[in-house]
Amino acid sequence: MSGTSASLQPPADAAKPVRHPDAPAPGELLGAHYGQCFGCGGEQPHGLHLAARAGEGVSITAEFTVRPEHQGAPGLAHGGILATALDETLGSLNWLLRTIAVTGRLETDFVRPVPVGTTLHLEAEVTAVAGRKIYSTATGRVGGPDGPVAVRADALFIEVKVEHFVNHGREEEIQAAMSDPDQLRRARAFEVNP
Ligand SMILES: CCCCCCCCCC(=O)SCCNC(=O)CCNC(=O)[C@H](O)C(C)(C)COP(=O)(O)OP(=O)(O)OC[C@H]1O[C@@H](n2cnc3c(N)ncnc32)[C@H](O)[C@@H]1OP(=O)(O)O
Repeated sequence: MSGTSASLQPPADAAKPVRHPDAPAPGELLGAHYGQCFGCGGEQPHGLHLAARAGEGVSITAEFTVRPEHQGAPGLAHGGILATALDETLGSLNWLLRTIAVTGRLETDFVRPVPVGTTLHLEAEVTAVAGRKIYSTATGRVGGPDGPVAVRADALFIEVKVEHFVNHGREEEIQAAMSDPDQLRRARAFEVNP
């Protein structure tokens, strides 16, 4: 069972998550939040190239196909790669809240091995929000969206200001991102969150 630590249990006064009125429509592909992102970016040759799609409410579906560069044991996905796929899917939920947030805690269960060539079918939802804390859960299935669960995770994301990235990121990547109009447009979409 994942998510057993006390910090992953929402407090009694936590609110239900509210889908932002400008969130992408159910079924819409979200696209990468950053081209160099190891989870979703198209400019990372060894990245996961995870493709996430908005679901109903505050939920997401995503797919990721394990490639040879993602191995841990021979012919099997590395556990850290699978955790990355879960983290990325859970992080994509914040598009639907229009909130900038980073992973504070991620508890993962590895239920069955995932061979190279397998497509992992992921689904995630936000379960509760309490102040800056966003509680969410995800599963990854093999053999199809209704196949057996191979991995699952519970997470706590913490809302941050956009300055979090500007203040902590390496200067050259921050400058490149700030001179990219498409990247700025994506960041500003979040800044209008009331
Ligand atoms: C543009 C969109 C970009 C989206 C990118 C998505 C990529 C995929 C997701 C990721 O992988 S993000 C990268 C991995 N995560 C990080 O790098 C985060 C590193 N950690 C931090 O920067 C800070 O620790 C953090 C911002 C999470 C919190 O620091 P703060 O100083 O802002 O908050 P604070 O420590 O005051 O904690 C606020 C609340 O959260 C709680 N909290 C913080 N970290 C926690 C933790 N790890 N576990 C449990 N609770 C935690 C903390 O107890 C507190 O609870 P209370 O309000 O009830 O007192």
